[in-house]
Amino acid sequence: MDLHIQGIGKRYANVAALDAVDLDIASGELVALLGPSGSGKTTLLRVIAGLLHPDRGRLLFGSQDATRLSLRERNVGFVFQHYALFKHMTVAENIAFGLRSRPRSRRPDKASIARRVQELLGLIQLPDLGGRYPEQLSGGQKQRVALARALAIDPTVLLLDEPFGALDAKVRVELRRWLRRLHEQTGQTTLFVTHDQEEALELADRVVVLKDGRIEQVGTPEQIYREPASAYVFDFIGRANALDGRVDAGRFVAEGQALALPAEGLADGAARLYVRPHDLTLAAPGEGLPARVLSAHRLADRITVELQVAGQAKPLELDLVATPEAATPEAGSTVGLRPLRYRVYPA
Ligand SMILES: Nc1ncnc2c1ncn2[C@@H]1O[C@H](COP(=O)(O)OP(=O)(O)OP(=O)(O)O)[C@@H](O)[C@H]1O
Repeated sequence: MDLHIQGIGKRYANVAALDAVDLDIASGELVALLGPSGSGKTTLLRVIAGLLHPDRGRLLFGSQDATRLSLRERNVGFVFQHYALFKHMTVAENIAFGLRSRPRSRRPDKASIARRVQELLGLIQLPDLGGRYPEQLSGGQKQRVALARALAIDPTVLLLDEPFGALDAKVRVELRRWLRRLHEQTGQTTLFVTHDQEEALELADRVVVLKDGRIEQVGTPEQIYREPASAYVFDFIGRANALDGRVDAGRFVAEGQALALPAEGLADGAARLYVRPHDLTLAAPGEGLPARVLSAHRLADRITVELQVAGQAKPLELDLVATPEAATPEAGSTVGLRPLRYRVYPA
């Protein structure tokens, strides 16, 4: 089912947790809501779930105005970071809960519920664990059961609030790949909250970047990573170097430096160039932007070089692939820098 979020606003005292948010989600999409703490991700998810009423705007599920519908009427599936499964119920009973607690007129018969539970246990790859209790499961297994439980009711939309946030890094990576495959199988419209950019970029069809209750950018992971719409998005999405300078007649120049790069479409004035450490390369001696090597560290398969450019407030980082023959630049030496891929934003 399509979801349309139109002009949604929610204030707490003097904080705009959401400020006129517009977003259309197509049926079957897996969308990540990405942003730092306090950017409004959870508030937006709770508004969609019906756990929280917005001050302004409306919400459409397909063509139906859902703004005033209750949680139950919306038929959404919800999984939280710390989703408490019912401890006194088995896995199978937990999964069946949403169907069993329906009013008699809409409740499937016992055999149908049992079939659905078995089908979901298969889907979450725990076909034999229906008889276990939650305390007999690992953290990752519990979250999979929570997901099956949310899916049991055939929700209009599945809402996941940092579902893997409490798990350790390795399990997290496994589970998000698993969730991606599961989504490909079910085609379930899904909204996923995370503050982890890697998780968002790896998992989602589209990523929504939030800042202070507003949408900063919506795009495919590729667009968000390659064409961040603002310095904020660039910075949030990965490691970033910033270089102060100015735009002059369609070129970015670092003041008083040997750097002049195309920056089309930008008005003249103070600007900042952003470049990722692996997109910064060493130029031939005497070429590029001169920088002094502060330090160099080998870490697994890369060498990270810390560099100071004269007149810049902050040092830059450059990543080299640590092949056996790669020379580590010496601290104190001067090198030339050349950004390969970069973005320029008004300062
Ligand atoms: N019940 C509340 N009362 C007052 N302020 C609130 C309440 N809930 C949220 N806020 C504020 O609204 C803003 C958005 O909060 P929200 O929880 O949506 O952010 P978030 O992006 O989900 O953050 P996190 O990643 O930390 O969960 C924050 O400034 C927060 O302090």
